[in-house]
Amino acid sequence: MATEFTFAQVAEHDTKDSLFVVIDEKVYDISKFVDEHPGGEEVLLDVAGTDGTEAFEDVGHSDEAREILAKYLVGNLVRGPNDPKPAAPSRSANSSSAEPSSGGLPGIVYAILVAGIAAGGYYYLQLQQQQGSA
Ligand code: HEM
Repeated sequence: MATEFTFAQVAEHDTKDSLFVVIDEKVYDISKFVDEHPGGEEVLLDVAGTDGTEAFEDVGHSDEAREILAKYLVGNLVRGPNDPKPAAPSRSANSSSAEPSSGGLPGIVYAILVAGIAAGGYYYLQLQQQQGSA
């Protein structure tokens, strides 16, 4: 079984000597990579012990960068109820996630809306008829 880390555990590794970062819900120990990073050590220290998904994706890292990253995988992140929400899924993660078909609304909300509009329309017609016959 893969090792699991909580955010609190990841946050303990926020120094150059022990530098963990979360990317796409996975935990990486990039301590040995800090000095080699073409983008410099400063940006890595900025995200040390935190979720660096957005920072990593914003740069548009190459596939090679992702391969390097894979070498430093140490486990999966487990989020507690009080932990921050995951960052927006990266392009590597969202390729298979289907959008809901009803324009972003969950099906049940959509169904209730449609039923409500239909009932309202029906009620309105009844009212018109009553007024017409009075
Ligand atoms: C966490 C693991 C990371 C790995 C393994 C990694 C790896 C790499 C690699 C291999 C490059 C060379 C260009 C490329 O192949 O895309 C690169 C460039 C760069 N990285 Fe990262 N990176 C990481 C995190 C970050 C983070 C969190 C930032 C934050 C902003 C960042 C900022 C940059 C920048 C600005 C460059 C461009 C440097 C230049 O071309 O002058 N990197 N990175």
